[in-house]
This record gives sequence, structure tokens and C-alpha cells, in this order.
Amino acid sequence: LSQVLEESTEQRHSRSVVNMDELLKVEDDLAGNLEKYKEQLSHRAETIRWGIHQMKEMLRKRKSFWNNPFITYSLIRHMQADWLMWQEYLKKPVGLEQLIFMQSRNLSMPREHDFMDAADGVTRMQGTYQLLASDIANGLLDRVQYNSSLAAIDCLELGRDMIHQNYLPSAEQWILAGIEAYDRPGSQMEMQLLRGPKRADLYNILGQVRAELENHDGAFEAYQMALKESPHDLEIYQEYHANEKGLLTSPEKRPDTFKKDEEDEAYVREQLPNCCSGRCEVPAKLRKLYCLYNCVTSPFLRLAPIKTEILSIDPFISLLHDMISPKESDLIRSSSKEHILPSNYYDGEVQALVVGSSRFSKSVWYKNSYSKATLKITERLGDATGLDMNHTEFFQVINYGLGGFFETHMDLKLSNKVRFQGNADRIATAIFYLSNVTQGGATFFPNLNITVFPKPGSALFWFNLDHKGNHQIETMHTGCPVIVGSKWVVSKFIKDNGQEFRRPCMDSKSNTEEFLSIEKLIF
Ligand SMILES: O=C(O)CCC(=O)C(=O)O
Ligand SMILES: [Fe+2]
Repeated sequence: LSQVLEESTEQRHSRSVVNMDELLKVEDDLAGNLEKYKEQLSHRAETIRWGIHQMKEMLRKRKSFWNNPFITYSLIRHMQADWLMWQEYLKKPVGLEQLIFMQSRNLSMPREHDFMDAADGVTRMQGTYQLLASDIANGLLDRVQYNSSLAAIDCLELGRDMIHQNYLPSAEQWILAGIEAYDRPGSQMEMQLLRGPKRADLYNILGQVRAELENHDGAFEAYQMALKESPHDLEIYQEYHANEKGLLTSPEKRPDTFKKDEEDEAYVREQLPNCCSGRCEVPAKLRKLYCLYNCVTSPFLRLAPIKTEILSIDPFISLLHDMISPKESDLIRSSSKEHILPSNYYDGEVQALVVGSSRFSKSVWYKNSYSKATLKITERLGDATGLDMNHTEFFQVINYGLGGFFETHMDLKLSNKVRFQGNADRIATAIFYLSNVTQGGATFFPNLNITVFPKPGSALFWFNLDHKGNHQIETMHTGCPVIVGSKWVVSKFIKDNGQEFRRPCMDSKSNTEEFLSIEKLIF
């Protein structure tokens, strides 16, 4: 439990963009701190330059007037005292203050798991939207070209992450993208050359990956290139030599493994549905659906009907428009920033709440009465759905960052067996969209091929249970990875206990007079 608590209170920088401004502030402070170090160094260089100049001047004079007693005196004084002073001066460290400042910021710096989270975000995005490593590295994301790119070191680290997870074909593509990044203008900066990786390092790792993939030809070629870049590197030479021998002993090569294998590149494709991009065909039965003004589920709606799009009739899924104003969205987003923590979920295997890999986001729960904005949207949701908002769970404000997602799941908590013993479950779900997402981040129903892209102000609403109280398995859904942007949603789970008079249990849909819930629109 202590581990869970510790994990959930940690920053987990990659799981949301909410605290990105804090991170940018730390980066800004650190750069300022380094600048101070630079100034102190230049000041010191300036002092030394001045000192040398003075000494040379004096030396010239002393050489010409060496027999002058004053000169002799001053030389002795100088040699006895000034050089001691210089020793003290050189002993005085430069940058100690800046080092202490840097160390004081260590706690707010991203940790290794943040870095791994970020790498996971990129590969999840890559897999879901079927992106090529070289495209991502060049800023081409799911057919949209951005004015940004990854440096060789970023590609290499992603390649290493793939090696670590044993996804070698994908690793190969990332390393190739890294080699390509080297040839981009501006990439040969002194700092980059100093920090590495060197081109030879990239070719060397490429050789290792290809050898592992039993692509000996390719490995040999990579080592050759590595040696060309760094001819005196013994380690590379040994690898090269080993492969040369390997080639001689196994003449039957497998040239096809050397080919760029796009299938393998998107290795995580299976983990998430591949229609997050919304380009999949919608089933025929969903194509003829319609929109209408709802003025029936509450008397207030006669004055202010709610624009409602029916996305599916059975199970009932709808998109409700103008459900939350920009001002209310802003209020909820800004007030949640200080409370939001890495999202957790119940893991059946360990029987505990965990901050794990099924959800990459940050979130916080709020009562209906938390603020004016939550009170208002509670009321509006009650009006729009006809359900009793006294029987709901708290609102959950969620923010998704880089590659942020919510793995495919059902919102239900109980099995059919337990549900009918009087325990409350989630009869319906509403997801309010509080922001635009530049790219990606749809809510997707894989069993129906319905993809809903966040539109600020609208709310997605569906029933998780049918009229007899059974699971509606088709309502299984995914929060698709965000490609670019920040996704803000508020979810609301509506309990079944308490809705008996709004959405009564029924055997057939013929008896609908007493029906108050939103399905009244379609029956
Ligand atoms: O963020 C989304 O699109 C889905 C969120 C969700 O499924 C949930 O909160 O249960
Ligand atoms: Fe959900």
C-alpha cells in the first residue's frame, strides 16, 4: 500500500500536461543558474587576463631595471605574497553556489520512470496511429506535418527502449531515424558532438540489433559504417570482425529481414484498437442516425432544449451539445490543477489501486457541490438525461498528456451475479469535454466503431446496462492516445440504485409511458 501511496503522490510528469508549466519554470531557473555560472566564469577569466597583463608589464620593467632596489623589493614582495594570493584564488571554487542550486532542484526533476512513461507514450501513439519512426522523428504525425523534430539522441533513446522491451525491428527503425537526424541542418552542434551519441555509436548499435535479428549482411554493413566513422575503436572492430566471421560460416543469408518492415514497426498495434483515428467504416445500422432537440426529459428543456445527436440506439449512446460553457470548463480546469494526481485504477491481480500502465493521465474527484460550475453541470446533466443526480458518483476531472490514454474498458464494477443482490453499479456514464485536442484523444467504442472527437462543451452519454440490468458489452470504450494537445474531460458515473422510477427495469420496450430517461427520445 505504501508503494501505491508513494506512486500516486509522485508527480509522474509524463501523465498529464497540467504541471508542464512548473517543469518549464524549473528549466528556466536552471538555465538562469547556468547563465550565472557562465558570468562568474567570464568574470574569473577577466580577472586572470588582467593579472597576467599586469605581471607581464611588471616583468618587462623588472628585466630592464633589475638592479633598481625598489624593483628588487617589489619583485620579492610580489613573489612572496602575490603567488600565494593566486593559489588561494585558484583554490576558490567557481560554481559551488550554482551546484547547490541545481541540487536543490533535483526533487522537482523528471525521474527515470517519467522518461520511461514518455517513451511509452511515444510508442503507444506510434502503435495506435500506425506511425513510422522516421515520420515521428521528422514531425509528421498521422498525416499532419509539424514544425518540430527529434534529435539523434532522442531517437537513440527510443531505440534503446525498444531493445529493452525486445522489440527489435522497431528498435532498428528508431536507430535509422537517429542516423537520419544526424544529417539534419544544425545537428552537428558542439554540445551535441560532446554529449553524443556519435554517428559511430548509432551504427554500432544498429549492427548489434541487426545481428540479433540474424540479419548478418545488414549488421556487417552497419559495423563497416561504424568503423568508417571511428576507425580506431577496438570494440567496434571486434564486433565487425566477429560478424565477418559469422558471415563466412553461414553463407545462406536472409535478405528479407534487412527490409524495412512496417508491420513490425507498429508493434503495439494489437494493444489498442486501430480506429482511434476515426477513419474506420461505421456499421450500416449506425449510419442513418439523427439529431434532435430534447425538450422532454425535464420541464426546463421546453425553454432551453438540448441539441442531442443519437450515435447508437442499442446500446443507447448520444452526444449532448452545449452542456458546459467555456467559463465553467476554465473554472474546473484551473481549480483542479492543484489537486490533480496520477490516475489510479483497481487492479484485480494485486487487489489494490495502482498507478499502472492501463491509464496514463492525472485526475481528481469532486462532489457535485464542489463549485458553482459542478453544481450547474449536475443540474444540466439531470435535465438532459432525465436521471436522478442524487444517485451518482463524484465528478472525475481528468487530464491526458503526451500519449495519454485510457485502455479499453467497461465502466461497470460488478458481475451480473453480484449486481442483482442490491449493490450499486454504474447504469450510465457521461463524459464532458472541456478542451479541444489538436490531434488524437478521441473516445472510441471498438465494438461499434464509433469514434467521438472531443468538442469543447459537449458531453458523451451512454447506458452501460440494458433495460433488464445486464451488461451492455458494446459500451466497452477507449480513451485514445493524445497525439498533440491536452485533453481535459470530466466523467460522471450514474448509479443504477435510485433510478428505478426514471428508467425502470422492463422486459420489453413497449411499456414506455412511465419512462422519464433520455431514451424517451427514441421510443
Ligand atoms: O477520456 C475518455 O475519452 C474516456 C474516459 C473514460 O472512459 C472514463 O473516465 O471512464
Ligand atoms: Fe470509461
